[in-house]
Amino acid sequence: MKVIESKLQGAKLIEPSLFEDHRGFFMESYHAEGYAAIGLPNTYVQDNHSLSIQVGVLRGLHYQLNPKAQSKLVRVTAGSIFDAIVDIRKGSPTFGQWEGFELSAENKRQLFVPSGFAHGFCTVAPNTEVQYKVDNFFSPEQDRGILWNDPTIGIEWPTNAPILSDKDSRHPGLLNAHNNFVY
Ligand SMILES: Cc1cn([C@H]2C[C@H](O)[C@@H](COP(=O)(O)OP(=O)(O)O[C@H]3O[C@H](C)C(=O)[C@H](O)[C@H]3O)O2)c(=O)[nH]c1=O
Repeated sequence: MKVIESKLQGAKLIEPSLFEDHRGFFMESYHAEGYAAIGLPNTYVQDNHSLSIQVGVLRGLHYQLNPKAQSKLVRVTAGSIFDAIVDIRKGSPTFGQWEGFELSAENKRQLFVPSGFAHGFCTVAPNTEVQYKVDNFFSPEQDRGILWNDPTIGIEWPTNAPILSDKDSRHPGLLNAHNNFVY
């Protein structure tokens, strides 16, 4: 397993060990002890799985407020995404900064998103399936969002005209949501 640190403290990109042979491949997509050894939590309580049929589907930017803030371990099992995280930890030296990652069924890369980050992705292939573990249950009461194209963040998404849920088209900008953040 290879670990690549993000410029945003705490976020990590993981490349699991891949065992290929004439039949195909095998990999351990999660290992509680191995992931804990690189500083990732191993107290996940929920697995999520989404399918996005078209290219340009953008889900995000989402986060949950404390006490239901979620860390996420994200991977793609079909297709490909541009995944973006935004540091929204109050007082963080990189508050409001973002980083993007290509996660795909092909590269098998996994992204660890600590709590205190807003998270979203945009599909760059049709029929993309994203599967991710979270270490806190879904809580509609604490579910929040930041507008995907907030100019104060300036994420360089692969499209300027994404396919959004109604909810994702109406989130506030970072600075309007800012007083929510207590991580
Ligand atoms: C997140 C979630 C949603 N739901 C229900 C609520 C809605 O009726 C339906 C669709 O939810 P939503 O439109 O929020 O799904 P996404 O837009 O894929 O949301 C996710 O998108 C970005 C990428 C994230 O990082 C979050 O994990 C998550 O917010 O599933 C549940 O029942 N449990 C859940 O954990």
